[in-house]
Amino acid sequence: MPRLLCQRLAFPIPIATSPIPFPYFPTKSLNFPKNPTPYLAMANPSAAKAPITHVIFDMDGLLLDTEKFYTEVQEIILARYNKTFDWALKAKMMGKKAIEAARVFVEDTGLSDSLTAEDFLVEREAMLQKLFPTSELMPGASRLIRHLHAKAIPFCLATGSNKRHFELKTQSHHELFSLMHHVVNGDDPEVKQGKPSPEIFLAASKRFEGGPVDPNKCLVFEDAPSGVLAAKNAGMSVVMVPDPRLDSSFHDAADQVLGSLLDFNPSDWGLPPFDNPAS
Ligand SMILES: O=P(O)(O)OC[C@H](O)CO
Ligand SMILES: [Mg+2]
Repeated sequence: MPRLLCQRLAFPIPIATSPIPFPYFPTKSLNFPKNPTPYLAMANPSAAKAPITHVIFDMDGLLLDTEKFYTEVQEIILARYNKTFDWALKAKMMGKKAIEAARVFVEDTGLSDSLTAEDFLVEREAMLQKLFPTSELMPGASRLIRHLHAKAIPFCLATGSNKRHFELKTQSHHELFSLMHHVVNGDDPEVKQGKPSPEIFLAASKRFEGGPVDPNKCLVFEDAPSGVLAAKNAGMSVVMVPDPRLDSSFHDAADQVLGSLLDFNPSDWGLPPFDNPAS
């Protein structure tokens, strides 16, 4: 398996050459449904990787530095119950639709007798609404989006965030996010189940011009384990840009792992190179 030396992480990162066996179930419990519906990949897993023609971006933690807001608010709520928040719980919640993440939160913290998932969402909402408008871009996000736009590579957004939260988080970045061909939110009617279900990425692939796009030709960018699994379950390739505090065992399912979008080399995926790679 070729190994890409990744500058920032300063250790070799394998690029998966052989497809992950499908249906793919995580090696670690990611709070998968009790009797998981096998998410059979839509693409033939043995097919040679087609060149990438379309890109699908995740948003929270990948394009916007917003996961820290969820952590901050959840720590405040847990402190009321003399409990602490940790990255094992964070790994299970991130990327999910709000109500699905809330269920994980109250169950895993043992609070379900004193706090319902719905009440948890109400409690955190006011605090999040103050924080979301201050959302900043992750390093490399603007450069990559503008590069793909300049080279006429179709790209879109598929985020677990609902439409209201999306608007709050992007209100200072309208011009950049307006470059997206389309946006699929976590509360989209076509998205019945959140990541790691492939639904949101399959819905996103359908809404491109001439869609649905062959999943083999789609490259997903994600930060969360659930998002990486969702991309693989959709039969797509996925570049993971994880928070350094996330346990590295959650990197296994990704086709490539980077320390930052600044480390992404479009040529690795047959996409047009940056005009000025050092920028
Ligand atoms: O943009 P996503 O899919 O990472 O959504 C994030 C969730 O709403 C919070 O983890
Ligand atoms: Mg994310």
